[in-house]
Amino acid sequence: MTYALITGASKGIGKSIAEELAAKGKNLLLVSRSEETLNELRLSLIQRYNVHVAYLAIDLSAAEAPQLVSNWCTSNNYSIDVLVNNAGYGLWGPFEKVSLESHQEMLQLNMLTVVQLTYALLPELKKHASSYILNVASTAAYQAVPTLSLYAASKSFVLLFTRGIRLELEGTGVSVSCLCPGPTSTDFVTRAGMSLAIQKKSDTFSMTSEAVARIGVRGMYNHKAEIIPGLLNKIIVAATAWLPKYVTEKIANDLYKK
Ligand SMILES: NC(=O)C1=CN([C@@H]2O[C@H](COP(=O)(O)OP(=O)(O)OC[C@H]3O[C@@H](n4cnc5c(N)ncnc54)[C@H](OP(=O)(O)O)[C@@H]3O)[C@@H](O)[C@H]2O)C=CC1
Ligand SMILES: CC(=O)[C@H](N)C(=O)O
Repeated sequence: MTYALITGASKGIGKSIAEELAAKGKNLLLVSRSEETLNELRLSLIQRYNVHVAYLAIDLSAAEAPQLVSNWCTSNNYSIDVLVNNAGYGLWGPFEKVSLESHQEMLQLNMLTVVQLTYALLPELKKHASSYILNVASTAAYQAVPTLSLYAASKSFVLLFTRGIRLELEGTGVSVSCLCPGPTSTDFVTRAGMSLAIQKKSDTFSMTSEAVARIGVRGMYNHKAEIIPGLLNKIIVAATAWLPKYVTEKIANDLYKK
């Protein structure tokens, strides 16, 4: 019996990925902070899809958390052939107006937890003929986003890290993909502290988390390097490749400024 481990599985894109995989008969290991929400989701998934589901409630922004997750998997003999590094968030506002401690906590989750969990679970993933890593970045990975400067930088890190280990792991049976959603209707904007005006703007272009998850899971199993859900998001990412950086950054600045 093999499992997919999903971080940030209690809501949003991670929950939708859990639903998508459970619907395909995949057993799941759900990881996030909210124990009650995770247990409710566990019971619902078992009842609806007749899959095995376990959860671990843990704050993944703690430096020791990835190793604790790995220890949990080992002590329960969970055989893992899918790892979804999804948990993450943004902090909206001018760089200097957010505390350094808050910046560092976000960077831990968005970047270091992805690295540490991947490092800890890679030996397990390599035991299987076919296994998958799906790292969740963002369309923000492709350009600077003023007022989300560190968030966008953290997602660029995830994108390049993912593409790098994808090539390193060629031929090992471990397929590595990067999911880069654009605006998606989740708690992201609330957690980021975005103004209502920006939330309204973001909603205009938002996709549902279900659609993002469906496209993301399909791309993962199709061994895609980068998965950009939605035609508009694909066009925006393509534009960042040929428009001058100052143009796309100005657009992003106007979109996200207070
Ligand atoms: N929504 C969007 O517009 C976009 C989102 N993304 C990315 O998608 C990913 C998922 O975000 P999204 O679903 O939108 O956001 P949500 O805020 O809706 O969900 C975030 C998930 O991560 C979990 N989480 C947050 N902090 C921690 C923590 N410290 N430890 C463990 N789990 C944590 C939350 O669970 P809990 O609170 O229970 O801990 C929740 O399950 C993120 O990496 C985000 O950057 C990328 C592009 C666009
Ligand atoms: C900048 C972001 O990642 C944001 N979540 C979005 O894409 O709307």
